[in-house]
Amino acid sequence: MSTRTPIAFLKGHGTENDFVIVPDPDNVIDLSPAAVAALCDRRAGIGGDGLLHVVRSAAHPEAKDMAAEAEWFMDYRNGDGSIAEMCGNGVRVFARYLQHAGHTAEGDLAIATRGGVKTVHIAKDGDVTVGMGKARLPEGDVKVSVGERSWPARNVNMGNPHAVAFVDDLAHAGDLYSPPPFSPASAYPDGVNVEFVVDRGPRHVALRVHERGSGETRSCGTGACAVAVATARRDGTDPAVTGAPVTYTVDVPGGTLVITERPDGEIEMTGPAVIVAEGELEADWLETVVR
Ligand SMILES: N[C@@H](CCC[C@H](N)C(=O)O)C(=O)O
Repeated sequence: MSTRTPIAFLKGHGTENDFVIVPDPDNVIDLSPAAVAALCDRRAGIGGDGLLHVVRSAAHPEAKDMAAEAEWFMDYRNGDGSIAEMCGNGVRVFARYLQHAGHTAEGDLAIATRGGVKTVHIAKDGDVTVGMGKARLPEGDVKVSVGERSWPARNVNMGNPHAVAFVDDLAHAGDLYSPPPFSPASAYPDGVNVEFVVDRGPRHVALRVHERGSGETRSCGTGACAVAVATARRDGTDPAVTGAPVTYTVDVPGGTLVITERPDGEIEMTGPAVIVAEGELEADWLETVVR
C-alpha cells in the first residue's frame, strides 16, 4: 500500500481547449516536463492540450514579485511539457477553477502569469473575460506553408508568438499533424503558434490553429486575439488609427470567442470556461510512468 499523498487533479476546458488542472498552493509537486506530458497524454494519462499548475504566487520563484498584486500564479505548461509565456483560454479556466474551489467569487480578480498580471472577470451569466494586455506586432515578412501552398503571415505577439495567415479555405491547412513550416527561421527562434483564418462576415472570422507544444487544438485564446488584431489591421479597423474600439467574433473549432481591442491597444477576450471533472491520481502512477 502506498504511503504517498494522492495528487488531486481537475479537468476543464475553454471552447474545448482542454487542460489538466493540478492544485498545488505551496508548490510542492514535482511537475517535470515528463510528468506534464504523461498527465496530458490522451491515451495513457488524463489528457489535455496543456496543464494548469495552480500555485500561490508567493510560493513560486517566477511569481513572487507579483504576489502583492495577485494571490495565485498560473504556471502554464503545454501538453508536451514545454513552458509557454501565456495561455488565454488557460487563464479563463484557471479563474473558473478558483471560483469552483471557493478561492474567489463572481467579479474581478487578478491572476499572475509568465506574461504578467492579468485581470479576469467572472460574469453572472457564466462567461469569463480576461484583459489580455496589448499585442506587439514585430516587423518583418513571415511566410507559412502547408504542402505546396504558402501564405504571407502577420507576426503578432500576445506574450507568446503567433503567425496569422489568411486563407481561402480552412481545409487548406491540411491535417496539421506537424508544425507548419515558416520562414525566415529567425522570425521565431522559440517556435510559433500558427493560425489559419477565413472570413465569416463583417467583424466575424473563423480559425484553425496549430499550437506550439500541443499540436492542432480546438481553440487558442492568445491565437484568437492575435487573429482579431491581424484582421483589424487588414480591415482598416485598427483602433489606434480609427480611435474607436473594435470587436471581432472569432469562431474556433470548439466554440466562439469575442475579442475587443480598444484605442489604447488593450485587448479583452470573453468566452465560456468549464470544469468537467475532478479526482485523484492513482497512488504511485505518476512516479511509475516518469521513472
Ligand atoms: N492555448 C493557449 C496557448 C498555449 C500556449 C501556446 N501553445 C504556446 O506555446 O505559446 C491559449 O489559449 O492562448
